[in-house]
Amino acid sequence: MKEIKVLEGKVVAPEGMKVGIVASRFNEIIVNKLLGGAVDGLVRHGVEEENITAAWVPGAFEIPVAASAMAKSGKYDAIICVGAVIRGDTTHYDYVCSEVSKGIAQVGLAEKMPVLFGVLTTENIEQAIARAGSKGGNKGYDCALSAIEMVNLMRQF
Ligand SMILES: Nc1c(NC[C@H](O)[C@H](O)[C@H](O)CO)[nH]c(=O)[nH]c1=O
Ligand SMILES: CC(=O)[C@@H](O)COP(=O)(O)O
Repeated sequence: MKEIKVLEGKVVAPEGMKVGIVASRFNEIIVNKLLGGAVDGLVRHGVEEENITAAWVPGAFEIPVAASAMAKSGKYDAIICVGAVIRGDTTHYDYVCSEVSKGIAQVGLAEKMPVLFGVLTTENIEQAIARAGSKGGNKGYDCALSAIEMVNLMRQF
């Protein structure tokens, strides 16, 4: 059988890789852990600390507009979005989650660059804690590695 060409991105940051992070302040105790995980993942895999810029927004609903502005600036190779949306007593959760996920995806498509979805959408605080640096891992760290992989992959197209 003929050998096919396979493209994939290595999880080693290219020289000078610049990353923007948008973090939402709602549930800050959780999001701080996600932000720390993202920075840790980036630095451990070769991104220089001076090449990482974080921006805080009030809540997850504001992430897409900030991610869009960061992406349009042309200053970054990838954008990582971190937040924590935890269900309350009303349907507000559903609307926030829906618009945040769609909004973040649209930024990546519009700007043709990696925009990572690191927003926790959980039923309760326990689920969020588990995914912000305890038994469920750290979604911010995971997004950091995916950002590096995607930057390397997209440079091959
Ligand atoms: N309930 C949560 C929110 N709600 C706030 C919205 O994200 C937004 O800031 C507000 O509606 C004003 O536009 N945000 C979170 O990040 N997490 C939540 O659990
Ligand atoms: C995700 C939310 O917006 C939610 O935490 C708001 O809480 P509630 O639905 O009780 O107003």
